[in-house]
Amino acid sequence: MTAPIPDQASNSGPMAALSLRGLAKRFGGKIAVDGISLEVPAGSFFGIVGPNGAGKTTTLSMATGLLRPDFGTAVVHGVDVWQHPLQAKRLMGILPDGVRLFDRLTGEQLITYAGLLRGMDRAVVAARVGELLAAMDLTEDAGTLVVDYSAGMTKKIALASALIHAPRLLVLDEPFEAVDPVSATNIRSILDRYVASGGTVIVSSHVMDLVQRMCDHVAVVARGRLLAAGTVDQVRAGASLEELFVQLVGGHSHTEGLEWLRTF
Ligand SMILES: Nc1ncnc2c1ncn2[C@@H]1O[C@H](COP(=O)(O)OP(=O)(O)OP(=O)(O)O)[C@@H](O)[C@H]1O
Repeated sequence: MTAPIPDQASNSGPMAALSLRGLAKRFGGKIAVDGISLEVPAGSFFGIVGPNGAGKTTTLSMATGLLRPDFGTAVVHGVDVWQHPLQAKRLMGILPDGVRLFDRLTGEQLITYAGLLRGMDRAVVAARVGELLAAMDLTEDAGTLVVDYSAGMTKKIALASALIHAPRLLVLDEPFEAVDPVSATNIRSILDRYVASGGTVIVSSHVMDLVQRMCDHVAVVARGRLLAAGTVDQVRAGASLEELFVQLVGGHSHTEGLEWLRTF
């Protein structure tokens, strides 16, 4: 059953899973996000790339209801995130950057908690928890406290917690960071199947090659602004995404100096 949509955004495309309009955020004197507008088509695998400090996490936090924007709107499948946060959050699964989890729970308890928090039926939660633990290759560690997990295991358990309620939109900040290649391949195939069945994935990443192979759409962000967005092929226009990225963002070389580093 689909929840009634309380607020159809008049200016977002009918197929937009996420529509950002003029999002802006300042921290003291620092403008972190400087008016970002972006359409993420439903059913797309959308990469957001940009250098360190570009404003990716700040943008995604505002888009998912974690950080209130100074200006602008974020609309998820027609629901305004800041006017109707509960309805909007029901549609989303979020893997935030620097996840702070209830790490005194075991992995199994944490995913279960995420499902129950979403108001899901206990039996459905139990069935999905087992499947998610297996998919993330964490069955053997199901009873270990999350505080004792490695960085990659923590990332995977957080991702499982974001998937349990089968959201329409997944927003994943650096989902592959610290994750081993076998687990990354598993996660990728889960996400590919999810997109093939109509879900939308937004990932932020620094790994251009991964984004080029995995995503069908991409946005390049730098200094709080959107520099390019579209299908990966449109944006890279025959070059590699990495070349295009360096060209757009500016490939500064600061390797002069540091002579002392060769004096050991
Ligand atoms: N809570 C905060 N207080 C002050 N400044 C902040 C805060 N959060 C982010 N910033 C600043 O805003 C800018 C954008 O940060 P953000 O974390 O959004 O970048 P990012 O693109 O996600 O970077 P990275 O790829 O390194 O994770 C940076 O200059 C950062 O220092």
